[in-house]
Amino acid sequence: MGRVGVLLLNLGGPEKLEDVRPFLYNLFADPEIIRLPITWLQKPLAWFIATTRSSKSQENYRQIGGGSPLRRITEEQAEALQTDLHQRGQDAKVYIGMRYWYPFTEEAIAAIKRDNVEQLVILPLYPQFSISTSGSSFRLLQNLWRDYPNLQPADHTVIASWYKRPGYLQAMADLIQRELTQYEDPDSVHIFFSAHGVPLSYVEEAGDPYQQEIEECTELIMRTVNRPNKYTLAYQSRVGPVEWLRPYTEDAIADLAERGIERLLVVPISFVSEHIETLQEIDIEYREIAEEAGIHDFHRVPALNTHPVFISELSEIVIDALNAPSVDVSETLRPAEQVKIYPPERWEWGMSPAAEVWNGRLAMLGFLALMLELISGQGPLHFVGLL
Ligand SMILES: C=CC1=C(C)c2cc3[nH]c(cc4nc(cc5[nH]c(cc1n2)c(C)c5CCC(=O)O)C(CCC(=O)O)=C4C)c(C)c3C=C
Ligand SMILES: [Fe+2]
Ligand SMILES: [Fe+2]
Repeated sequence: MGRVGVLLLNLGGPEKLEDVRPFLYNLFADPEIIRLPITWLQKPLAWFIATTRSSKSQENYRQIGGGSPLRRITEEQAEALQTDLHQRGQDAKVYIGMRYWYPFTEEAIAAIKRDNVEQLVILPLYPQFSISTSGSSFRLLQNLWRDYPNLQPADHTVIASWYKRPGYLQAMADLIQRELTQYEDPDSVHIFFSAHGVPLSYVEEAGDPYQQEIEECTELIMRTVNRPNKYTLAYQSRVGPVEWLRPYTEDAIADLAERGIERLLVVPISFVSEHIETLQEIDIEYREIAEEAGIHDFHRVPALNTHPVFISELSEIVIDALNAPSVDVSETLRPAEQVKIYPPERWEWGMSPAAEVWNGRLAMLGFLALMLELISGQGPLHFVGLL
């Protein structure tokens, strides 16, 4: 048997303030994040949103020290996993492939080829599957291997999601228990699960299993915690004008405050590392909202990072995958034409005269709006909240 490799997939984050704009460009140029009716407008619009959003986003990164800690933490996780696998007699090499920043997935695939990896386990660092996260990375691999078939390891297998794994649930429960024991009256603490949101259409139109997996995951964690505490699930980090999964975190906080709840323990659940949404959005923005609403006691559990129970579960996921039949990336994805994300079907590119006319009008409208915004700094795109 040839060399064994593990490819950890993650989002990536800007390491310096100068990286923010090109990072945002990569993100918004991804059709799994925003899908436009007019394909050729994807890149100009990505450039436009990235350019106009970057100062706001930079300010957030400035508040957490000028960059994302994601690369450092992911490297620590990769090293801990590799050591743990070696201790179990599994001589695997662990690679990191980020979707929107360094080290890019393409670099990882090149290194995997160079090292002659023959058996590859593809493990996203997202516990739950979403079209916009793991799905986007799988799509990238599928396209890469379609264009360069010789880069594909002979034997490779994909893990779509792993939120039901006992070690993951145990590690999450452990983090919650540890925080709860700091309170005099732990049972009075309201546990607040905050998941990263996605647009509602992902779930309702494209069939993203994300919401179902998040809901089941919170129930499983609460069962593992095995305490009588009340809990809530809400969705954070909404961007853009469309409707996202509800309830929104800020609304749920206001609701709880109104009901007289004074102690909140926030648990971020869609991501396993500290990142801008925990360090800035929860710790700074949501804390402020909570305190203004009268919740004087606002705590957050840390992210898993290199929690030993979590890392050892990752090893078990890898070992189980090596001993099971392979799963190809294509099996975790719907065919591209079936994924309807943005916008509703009637706007799709088509050969009908009506569609052509509308595409032309939309393009002109979009271009005009863009010019207006660029000249005035204010306009419809500000109005709908995209910027
Ligand atoms: C499971 C986690 C995540 C989902 C689902 C997700 C969907 C999603 N995100 C955006 C837009 C942005 N995301 C940004 C940063 C970001 N997103 C996640 C995770 C999920 N995103 C993480 C961990 C990070 C931060 C990485 C870091 O630097 O620490 C950003 C940039 C930051 C900002 O300007 O606010 C944007 C924009 C969409 C549109 C989306 C679903 C369609
Ligand atoms: Fe995001
Ligand atoms: Fe955010």
